[in-house]
Amino acid sequence: MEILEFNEEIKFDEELILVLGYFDGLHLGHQALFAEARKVAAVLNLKIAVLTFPEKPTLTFEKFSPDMLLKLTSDQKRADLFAENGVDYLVFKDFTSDFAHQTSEEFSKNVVLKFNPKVVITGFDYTTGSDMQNLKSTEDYRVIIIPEQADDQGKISSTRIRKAVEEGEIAQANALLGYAYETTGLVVHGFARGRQLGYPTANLVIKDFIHLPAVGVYTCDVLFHGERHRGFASIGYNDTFNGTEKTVEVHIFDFSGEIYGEKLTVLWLDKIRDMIKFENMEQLIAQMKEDERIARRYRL
Ligand SMILES: Cc1cc2nc3c(=O)[nH]c(=O)nc-3n(C[C@H](O)[C@H](O)[C@H](O)COP(=O)(O)O)c2cc1C
Ligand SMILES: Nc1ncnc2c1ncn2[C@@H]1O[C@H](COP(=O)(O)OP(=O)(O)O)[C@@H](O)[C@H]1O
Repeated sequence: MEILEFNEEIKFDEELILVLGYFDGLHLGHQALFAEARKVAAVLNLKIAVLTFPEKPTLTFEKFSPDMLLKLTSDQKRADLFAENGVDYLVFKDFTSDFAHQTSEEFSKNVVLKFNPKVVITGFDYTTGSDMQNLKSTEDYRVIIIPEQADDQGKISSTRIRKAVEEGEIAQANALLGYAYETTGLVVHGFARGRQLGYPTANLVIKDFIHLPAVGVYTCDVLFHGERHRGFASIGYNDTFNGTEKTVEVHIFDFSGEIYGEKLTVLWLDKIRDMIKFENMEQLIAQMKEDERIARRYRL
C-alpha cells in the first residue's frame, strides 16, 4: 500500500476504485465498503484508493475540545487496517474550511476526478460539499452507496464503539469492530510493587490520542517481539496503594524478563471486573489469582 498526500499536483493515470470516508476504527460497517470495493476491483481489474483525513472532520466545524482528537485506532493501526482491507493507495487530505466549503460539483471536479475513478464507493450517510448531497454518478464514474450495516441494536457506528470502549464493554466493542480493540504503549518504570505482588506489570505510557477502556481489570493478549501472549491488565489508580495517577499495566503470563523501553500492544479481550480498593496486599493478591484463572480460561 502506498501512502500519499492529496495536493494540487496529484493525478492518477490508471483508472481506480475510490472509497471515501473518515473511517474511525474501520469497523464492520466500514469493512462492508471495502468488501464491495474489492469485489468491483476484482471484476474490473483495478486498484483501490481511499481518500481520508488525518483528523476527524468535526474539528473543522465545532468548538474544540481535546476529546475531539481521540480515535479508536492509532494512525499506524489505521494504516494497517486499510492495507488489510485491500487498499492500494491511502491518500490523506487535511479537512480544511476551503475543502468543506466546496459545492458537491466542485468536489467532484477538484477532488474525485483526480483519482480517475471508474467507481466511487461511499457509505449511505456520506455527504459531500457545502450542499450536503450524496455523491451522484456522472459520465465519468458510477457511485455505489453501501446501505447501513446494523445488528439487533441498530447501526454499527464508531460512536457506539467509542461508548462501549469507554464503558469497558470490550467484548461488545470487539464484536462491532470485527477485531480486538488494541492499545500500543512504551514500557516505563512504575513503583516496583508488581514483583512484590507476584505479578510484575509492564507500565505503559501511551502516546497516541486514542480512547482507553474504562478503569477496570481485563483479560488481554499482548503482542511483543512478534509473538502473542496471554495476560491480564489493569487500568486505574492503584486504589489499594492510594495512587493518584491513572496507569495502564499488563502482566504477561509465563514470561519473565526486563522489558523497559520496549513497545507492547495490548489486545483487549474482555473485562473481568471493576477496580477494588483492598484493605491489604494479601487480599489484592488473592483476587489477582482468581483473575488469572479467568484470564487464562478465556477462549478467543
Ligand atoms: C490484573 C490486575 C488486577 C489489578 N487489580 C487491582 C485492584 O483491584 N485494586 C488495586 O488497587 N490495584 C489493582 N491492580 C494494580 C496493582 O495495584 C499494581 O499492578 C501494583 O500496584 C503494581 O504497580 P507498579 O507496576 O507501579 O509496581 C491490578 C493489577 C493487575 C495487573
Ligand atoms: N510477566 C511479566 N509481565 C510484565 N512485565 C514483566 C514480566 N516479567 C518481568 N517483567 C518486567 O518487570 C517490570 C515490572 O515490574 P514491577 O515490579 O511491576 O515494577 P515497575 O512497575 O516499577 O516497572 C516490567 O516492566 C518488566 O520489565
